[in-house]
Amino acid sequence: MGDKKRPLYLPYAGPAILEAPLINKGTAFTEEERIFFNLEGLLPQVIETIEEQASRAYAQYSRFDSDVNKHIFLRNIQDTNETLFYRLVQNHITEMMPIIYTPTVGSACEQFSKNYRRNRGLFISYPNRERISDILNNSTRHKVKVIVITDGERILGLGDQGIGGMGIPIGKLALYTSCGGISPAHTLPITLDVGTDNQQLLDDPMYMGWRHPRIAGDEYAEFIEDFMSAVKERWPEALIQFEDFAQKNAMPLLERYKDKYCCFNDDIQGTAAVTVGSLLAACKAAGTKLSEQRITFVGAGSAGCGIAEAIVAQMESEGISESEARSRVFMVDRWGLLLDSMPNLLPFQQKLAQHTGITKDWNGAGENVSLIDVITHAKPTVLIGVSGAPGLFTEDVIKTMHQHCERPIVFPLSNPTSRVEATPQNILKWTNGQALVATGSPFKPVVLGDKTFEIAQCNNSYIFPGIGLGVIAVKSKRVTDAMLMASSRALAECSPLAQEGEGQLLPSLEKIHEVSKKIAFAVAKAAIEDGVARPITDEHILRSIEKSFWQPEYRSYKRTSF
Ligand SMILES: O=C([O-])CC(=O)C(=O)O
Ligand SMILES: [Mg+2]
Repeated sequence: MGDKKRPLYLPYAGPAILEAPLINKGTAFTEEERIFFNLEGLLPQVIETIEEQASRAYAQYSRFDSDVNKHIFLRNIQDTNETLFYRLVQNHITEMMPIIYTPTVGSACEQFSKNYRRNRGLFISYPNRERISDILNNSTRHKVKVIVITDGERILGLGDQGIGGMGIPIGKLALYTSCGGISPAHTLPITLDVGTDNQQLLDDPMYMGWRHPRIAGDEYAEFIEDFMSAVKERWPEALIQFEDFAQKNAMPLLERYKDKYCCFNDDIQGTAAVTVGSLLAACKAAGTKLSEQRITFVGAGSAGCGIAEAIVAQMESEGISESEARSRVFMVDRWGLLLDSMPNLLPFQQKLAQHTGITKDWNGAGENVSLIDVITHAKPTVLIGVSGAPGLFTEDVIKTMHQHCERPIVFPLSNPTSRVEATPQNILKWTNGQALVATGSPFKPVVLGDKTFEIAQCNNSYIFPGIGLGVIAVKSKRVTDAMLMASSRALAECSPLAQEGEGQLLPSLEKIHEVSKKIAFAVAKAAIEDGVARPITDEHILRSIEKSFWQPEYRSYKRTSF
């Protein structure tokens, strides 16, 4: 706390201060500061508060019609005055989150080269692989605590976006700050430019990345290895979040690095944690347990299988055996239900495949067991979509599910909005308002007759800011499964529906600071119990969380003596 009140000593003066987004205050520089730092005449006469600046910026923002233009406008404020950017977002979090993050960030990635304005974060290109350490040293951030990296190969459900993927690390880190209180000075977005296989980008004269097909195999693995060890050397305590890697790389990279570095994969583990948290809340509200549900997934990639494994672990912790837990989970991908007789299953899919024998009474289901066969015969109570394929939850699928289950839980989680498996409006219409729906992208409330249904956003954004805050609070050396499970339970405890029996499944974004701090506390405690952080008292953890929680307020500046 005291830290924020202390002045910051700056070693330089003049216009350079107005060009440094972490330091710039624009018209909020005081008269004394303007004199000391040679800023007189560089700004209009008026001296404004951050609130006055924020209201002007909001009025300007409101004049843009399209979401992408709003995004560009906000990114420009972020690149010129970060404190103002975060104050503005804090004042309008519910309105602006879909603009700086999903779904608009998806369009921002697709149009990245077209809309490019100025530098942010680091691009590490394969042709520069000999100089990774130098590149890290070129960063404008010196005390980095959280890094989000992507190689842009699977951006949301939009596929390979090459370096356009940079929008994602920038957006995720904006949420680390606005939802999890991590100072922007401690965050660094990184894009590994290993080429692109997106022909449209390769053919686009505007494309700003390395114009080359993606490198793969050993070359790719060595490049990532060099990057990881260079980061470790430069910022040994930094948390590294893997984001939007293609399925073929996501799980192998996680397996390779999770016990070696402080890192996690947000799409696999963050999405799993928020989904388990949301399911726990839904079960508690319904007076049931997760281990009593039968769950069908559409999409058996690394994200789907990651959620499924987290569900199995939670079910076991409720007292059922592993095999009983696995028998309750049905993974469906484009070839149908995963069965253990299928050739070519990926290692992480094998453990989640059902015994082929179970379908013998599923009249005529045969080899390729379709989603509707699974719904008809396995009678799931929970349906989760992580397919990236819009429209897979058809009217037939949802209505058949509803025949066997009075209050189906349906989570179409694919992002952005254009990839959703079914809209909340349709799911609620097809179930006469009986389904409990949560989506990956934000949706407006659904009105059906005289009832209004709020739609929870089951997005990893509820989880990763709190994980980062918890990791930083106790300087955790790893992100363990127990820490992730603790984050799910802490989130479920914040559910208004679970707590009060009514209201939203997930807390509103207005409460996100409180939620992130609760998650951070649970994560920090689990880190200590797992032996990956030094033991400190609960009181000390709470103090550490408060102390590291950054607020968008200007600090006073003094000059260092020369
Ligand atoms: O970014 C989001 O909204 C959630 C996410 O990680 C993804 O869809 O890849
Ligand atoms: Mg992602």
